[in-house]
Amino acid sequence: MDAARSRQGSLTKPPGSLGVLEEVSVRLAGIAGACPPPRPQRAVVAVFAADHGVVASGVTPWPQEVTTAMVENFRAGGAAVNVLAREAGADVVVVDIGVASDVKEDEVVWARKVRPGTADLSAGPAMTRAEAAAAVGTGIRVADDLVRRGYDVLATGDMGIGNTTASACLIAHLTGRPAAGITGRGTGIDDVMLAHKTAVVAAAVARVPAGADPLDVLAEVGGLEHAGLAGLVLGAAAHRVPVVLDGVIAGAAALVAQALAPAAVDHCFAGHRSVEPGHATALATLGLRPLVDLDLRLGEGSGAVLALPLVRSASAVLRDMATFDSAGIPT
Ligand SMILES: O=C(O)c1ccc[n+]([C@@H]2O[C@H](COP(=O)([O-])O)[C@@H](O)[C@H]2O)c1
Ligand SMILES: Cc1cc2nc[nH]c2cc1C
Repeated sequence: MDAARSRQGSLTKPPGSLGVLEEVSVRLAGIAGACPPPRPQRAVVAVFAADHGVVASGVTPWPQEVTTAMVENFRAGGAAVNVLAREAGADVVVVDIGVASDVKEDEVVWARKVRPGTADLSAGPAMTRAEAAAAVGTGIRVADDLVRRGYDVLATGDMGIGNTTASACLIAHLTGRPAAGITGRGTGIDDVMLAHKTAVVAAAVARVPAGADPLDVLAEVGGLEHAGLAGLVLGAAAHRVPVVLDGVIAGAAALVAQALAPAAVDHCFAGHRSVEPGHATALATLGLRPLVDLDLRLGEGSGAVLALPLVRSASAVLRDMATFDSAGIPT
């Protein structure tokens, strides 16, 4: 990172004039342990899909079946993340880590179900500690598989009706903030449903002792996609491969990864800032600055994929710009 900072200072531009792109390039050098770092060229967005028992308690206007239907939309290439990934030159892989229905496996959709959806976190633990640990392990192995296939930058994605409720629980617990400032409208809910959702989050978080082990927090109030995404971050970090995080679900998962292994977050970039209020709080605790801020609240990995060209550009600047010396420009 020192070498990258020093190289940035020698490039043909006023020092610091490329702003956050310079910071991104320095962090890429740190992740790779090399200056200049390898280009983050072969990108994939890993969309972790799972269902949530808490949907039964009335926290989202959408039926659970939409999770499965969207997995089929991802497979067919018709979802927003497919379109945006094509624009960014990224592949899409969908990981069924906990969809409630049976999902067919092919080269796009990977069958990695830990259990068919969580239990209702408003009534008791969402899953067992063993299931949470298994889902984190699944995410680590997905990162291993993707890196082995030659991907050198991973973007996170998610699909799961109800998952903004579990995200709010994880963020409220892991940042110590009250549910009211963290819980948001998810896919779009009215004030009455938001008040109920906030009460569900507050009551669930209150069951979990402060300072609880991160796997116990995941088991009590998390989702299978959160566990898988936390594992993806850990696995990518172990391979020194950068991860571009999507919105509030990824932010919640990254907090779990941070609680398990703080240095893992050094390998992450915040692709964007979601409208969901807990996301800004999560990013502050992660110490990550979002690269784009476009009022997105879709998930799927849309905001992460949109940020990929910025991460690649930061890398290209550090590698390819002329220096004052090489260009013969007086300083
Ligand atoms: O990524 C985000 O910040 C985000 C914000 C709001 C909604 N979502 C997506 O919407 C779904 C969850 O919304 P909800 O209202 O059912 O909890 C899930 O599939 C997420 O991918 C995602
Ligand atoms: C249609 C739809 C698409 C989504 N993509 C991510 N979350 C979603 C939620 C809904 C409802």
